[in-house]
Amino acid sequence: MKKIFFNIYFIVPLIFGLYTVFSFVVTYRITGYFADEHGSGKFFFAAAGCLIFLLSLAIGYVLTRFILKPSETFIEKIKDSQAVRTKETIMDEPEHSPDEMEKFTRIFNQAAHALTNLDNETLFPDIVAKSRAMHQVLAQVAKVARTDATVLICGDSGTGKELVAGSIVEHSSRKDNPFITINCAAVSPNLMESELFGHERGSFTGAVAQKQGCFEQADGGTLFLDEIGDMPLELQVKLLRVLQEQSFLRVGGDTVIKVNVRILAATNKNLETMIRKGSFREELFYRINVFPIFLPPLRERQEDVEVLAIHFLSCNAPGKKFDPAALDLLKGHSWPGNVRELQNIVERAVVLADAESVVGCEHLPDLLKSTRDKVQAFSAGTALKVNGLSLDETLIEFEKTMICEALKSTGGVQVKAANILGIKQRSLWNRVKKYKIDVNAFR
Ligand SMILES: Nc1ncnc2c1ncn2[C@@H]1O[C@H](COP(=O)(O)OP(=O)(O)OP(=O)(O)O)[C@@H](O)[C@H]1O
Repeated sequence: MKKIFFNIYFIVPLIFGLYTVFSFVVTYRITGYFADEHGSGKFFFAAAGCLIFLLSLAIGYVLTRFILKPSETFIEKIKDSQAVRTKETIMDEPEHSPDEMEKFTRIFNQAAHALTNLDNETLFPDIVAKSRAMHQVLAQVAKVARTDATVLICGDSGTGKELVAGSIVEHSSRKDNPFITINCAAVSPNLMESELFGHERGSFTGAVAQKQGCFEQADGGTLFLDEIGDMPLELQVKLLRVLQEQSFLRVGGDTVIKVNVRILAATNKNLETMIRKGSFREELFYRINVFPIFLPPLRERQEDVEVLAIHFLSCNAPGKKFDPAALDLLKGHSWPGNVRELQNIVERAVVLADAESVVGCEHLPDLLKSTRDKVQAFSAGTALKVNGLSLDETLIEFEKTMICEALKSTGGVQVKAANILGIKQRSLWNRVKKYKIDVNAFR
């Protein structure tokens, strides 16, 4: 930058001077006609010209400095404050090694991450999260909550879909209006239509009085269609029409009812696969998939395990602590039942720890320990030799242990055990039968 100014200070007076010389020569030629024959007049003009030339250089320099100095000072100041980094200043600076740059980027990212975490903790006090993946989810939640957009929340069972739906409502303009939830998997298909749209008295056997459906109850507020993947096909068509028109008829009714309802939906199914198989309507999918949010399974966000475990422990038994070894055990598990499984295990541990102030490994299910032992055995390269079993036999043993532990932790309740294991109830039932596991033994 200094070089640029130096050049200007030099060039401008020079041009100024040359211009004066040029004027002098012209004047000399003109005035030459008036000089006497000895040329004394010429000499006088030449001497005056040199003087004028020197004077012009000086004046040019002073004027240029006078005009440009404030700009130079201003630019120098900015340069010093590092607010502007010109190409030249970058080159003047000592070069940063790639290590330093990497360190700087890492610290900057960590600071940004910490600030986002703080924001999210304030905005979503009920949602415990440390992983980047979950904080990205929360950023999406914060954005979409303020709108009236339809949201489709996808993720495995127990990942927190219902919790997220509640948070969306909490941060929406409809938070003081009704928030109605219907679990499409829990309502029998023949009752589903009446549950959603209501019915008139006498419209079917058992309809002893007129009844409002979820849509009417949620008018002005939000309707959460949980497990939408379990909605019967014929109702999907009706639902699509209602979502498009925001109006419907009660079962057995002939009056069109208009409502203003925001829709949130959730599923643990892959709706795109269901569309391909013909069990989910493509048009309905596009109608509800306006703003999709995907909740990653807990095994893909292991950083969350510890904070969640501590959170559930402090909710259930304030003042109790985890033994570090117990926390390690929790962190080493793959959590097929996601956050719900972790919550159940911590609740169970609290009961077992009773009056003890520390929750230790002995209060955690054997399932976690066997997972750890198996993983250790595998990493030591000894798994295939364990008890002389082959890989297939080891996997079967492992599967049996997991099922038994899940049944043990749920007191033999298969629906809950299937949830913990992250498999369908029917699938658990088939495996229980295949391995001849006595479910009653866990009751
Ligand atoms: N990030 C979290 N912080 C605190 N609690 C959580 C979190 N995620 C899930 N939970 C808790 O885990 C349990 C299961 O969550 P939720 O019911 O929202 O899961 P889901 O995905 O809707 O499950 P499903 O598909 O089986 O209905 C709830 O008790 C919920 O409060």
